Amino acid sequence: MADQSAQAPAGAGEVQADGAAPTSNLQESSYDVEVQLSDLQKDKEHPLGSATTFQELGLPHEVLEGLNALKFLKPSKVQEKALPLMLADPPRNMIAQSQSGTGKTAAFVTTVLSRVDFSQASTPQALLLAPSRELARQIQGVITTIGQFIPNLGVSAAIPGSIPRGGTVDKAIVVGTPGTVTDLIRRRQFDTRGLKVLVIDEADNMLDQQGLGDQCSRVKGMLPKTIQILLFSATFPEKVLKYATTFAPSANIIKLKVQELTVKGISQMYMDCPGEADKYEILCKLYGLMNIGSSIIFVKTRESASQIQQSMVRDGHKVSVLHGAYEGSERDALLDEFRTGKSKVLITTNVLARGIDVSTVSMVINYDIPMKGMGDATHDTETYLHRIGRTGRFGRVGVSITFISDKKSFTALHDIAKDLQIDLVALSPDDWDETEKQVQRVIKSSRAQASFVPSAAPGQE
Ligand SMILES: Nc1ncnc2c1ncn2[C@@H]1O[C@H](COP(=O)(O)OP(=O)(O)OP(=O)(O)O)[C@@H](O)[C@H]1O
Repeated sequence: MADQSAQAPAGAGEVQADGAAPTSNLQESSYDVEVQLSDLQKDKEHPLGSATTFQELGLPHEVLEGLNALKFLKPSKVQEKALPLMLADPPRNMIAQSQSGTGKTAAFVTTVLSRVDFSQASTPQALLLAPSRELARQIQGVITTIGQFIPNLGVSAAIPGSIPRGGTVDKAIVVGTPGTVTDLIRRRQFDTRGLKVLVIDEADNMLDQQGLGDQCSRVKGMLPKTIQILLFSATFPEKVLKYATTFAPSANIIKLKVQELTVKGISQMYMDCPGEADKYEILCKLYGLMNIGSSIIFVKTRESASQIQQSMVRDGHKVSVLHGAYEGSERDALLDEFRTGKSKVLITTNVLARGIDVSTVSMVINYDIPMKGMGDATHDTETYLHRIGRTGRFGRVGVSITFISDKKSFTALHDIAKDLQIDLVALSPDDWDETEKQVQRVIKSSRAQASFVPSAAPGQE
């Protein structure tokens, strides 16, 4: 059985996508919630636990003020372990693995903010790369929030459409996607000579030769040779980790054991659907549960994402869809609506599988099980972990439900469970009362915790 133990929600909510998006729910912090979180953070073995305070880590006072404003009471384990190593002089490379939702972003953002010399505010000094525009914007938002007390703080987004031809990158910190960053450097719009730190988030995906590996190597080839390289992810398959150690030579390495990969607050369940054709009907039956918090439904292709969304809307449900076929500005608006709770059920593809931090997500549905390789030859354990990690952020609880409908999907889920050394809870499409009860037990407990919150942002509840 998957661990059903309910845990406390986090002490602070997600950070908005950028300065413009009205999405801060930082007021989520409340006395009750903090007390529960601090209980978790006292346990040094817990991924959120630590023995030190941010004050003891020797951070610049403006950065400490920023962390304090976010009500980050104590560092999580990865923050406690990685920060002193990343901030030591002379700078050394870092490869850091930590479970989804455990504060990797704040760890590297704090490092960047501590390393950059803001008296040289128009010289790019730190470059952060992410696999999607959504994640790049989110990281930009975290920098702006933690760095809010730093005079001259400036962050350029290097995502499609953000910097016009002829314009230049003139901020100390640059966050972007590898393709756009490559173009900007090649067109001499981005002078990389002053760069001191390179952060690659979701690094296993970014360095994978099947994925964005070529683009990231090309970017690295255009940067100063002495740059400090920081690689972060919740997953580092052995093969990629080996390559990562050549990409970031002599790095300090923080790695998880297999048994540590899953987040205990996420109740992992599966639904044995009679056949592929029944999945849609079962999804619609689950709709009532999806609205208790917010939910993300992952499907394999953009086409099926749009089709399922249209069918659900026709059937009277309120569901939005986001995938790579949409224009950048539409994507930004769709995600902002989801963050603020204006839309509560989002159908998407793997474009949102990694990194996206929306604290209200209490349910993730794998409508299509994640597969990889030519012709979807094999199960994709890493993508499974990242997808379900969109819920259960920083001590919150959540549910993931993976649909299986045939031998191939059954075998894939079996292999994922074996890789992760976990058992999943079976849900039955024939005993709907019991299914609802099982899911509600978890989701309602997360809602009960959230209802301690006195002043959640409008639409969050
Ligand atoms: N020390 C802290 N105290 C309280 N909340 C924190 C702390 N550090 C981070 N958080 C919050 O925890 C949430 C998850 O953090 P973050 O998005 O950095 O996770 P992550 O490890 O990068 O996850 P993923 O693997 O999904 O990318 C965020 O909403 C963040 O604001």
